Amino acid sequence: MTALSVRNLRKSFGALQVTDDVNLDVTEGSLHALIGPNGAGKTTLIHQLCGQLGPDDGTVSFFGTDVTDLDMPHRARLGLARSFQITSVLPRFTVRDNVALAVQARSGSSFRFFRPAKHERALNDQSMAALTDVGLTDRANDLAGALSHGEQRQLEIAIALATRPRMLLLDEPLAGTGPEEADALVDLLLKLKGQLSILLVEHDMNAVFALADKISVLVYGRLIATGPGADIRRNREVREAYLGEDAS
Ligand SMILES: Nc1ncnc2c1ncn2[C@@H]1O[C@H](COP(=O)(O)OP(=O)(O)OP(=O)(O)O)[C@@H](O)[C@H]1O
Repeated sequence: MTALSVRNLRKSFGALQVTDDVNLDVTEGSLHALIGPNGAGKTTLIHQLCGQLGPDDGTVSFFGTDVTDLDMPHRARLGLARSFQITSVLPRFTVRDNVALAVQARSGSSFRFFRPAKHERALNDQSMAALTDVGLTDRANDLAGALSHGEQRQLEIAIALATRPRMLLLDEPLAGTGPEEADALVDLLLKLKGQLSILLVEHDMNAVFALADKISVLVYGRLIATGPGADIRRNREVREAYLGEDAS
């Protein structure tokens, strides 16, 4: 089944066509990478997929439901979760409470009723399950602000997982991480792969080619190729526009 289906999507900022007739299908359970040069429009496309930004034209369907006119909270409730390019954790909250807030948001309770997560067994169990998924259980009681950059990216993924999504939209999860942190995040994504559908925007080509079932290449808002990694490496237009002739 197709998890996410994008048809003839268009978006302009003034005279700049940032999304130019994009068609994209992400197969359920696959990890689909979206790559392209800086300013190609990858983040703008993610914003339109998660509902943060409306397209000028075209449609977005999620597991067969047309979600084009739904806002971000509504899409999140359907199971479409995103993590952010810029770190979005609350540094003065514990790691566990950062996840607990996401669990509470999903269950519909408000901040007014928020109490420390350790007092809420169900909340605690769900939060710890998400932290176990990303390998952060031993940091649960630490302040999120005390985590390394890579651990904060893991926490962001835990926050997204806590909403029990059917699909994750990940915008540059490896940005700013060191080699060991990047390896840990790649291992995490390998573990998640197959459990849910993932659309990954990433500049780290080693990670992209190691992880992706399919890769789509966006250049000046236009998708110039979609296919398995081996096909993308061989694609002449992709090599000229992005990967460079020395890609091997
Ligand atoms: N709100 C906005 N108003 C005007 N122009 C914008 C807006 N958001 C993005 N842009 C422009 O749209 C283009 C695409 O930006 P976008 O951030 O989507 O690219 P990207 O492929 O994600 O880049 P990067 O890889 O550097 O993160 C850029 O030229 C950017 O300056």
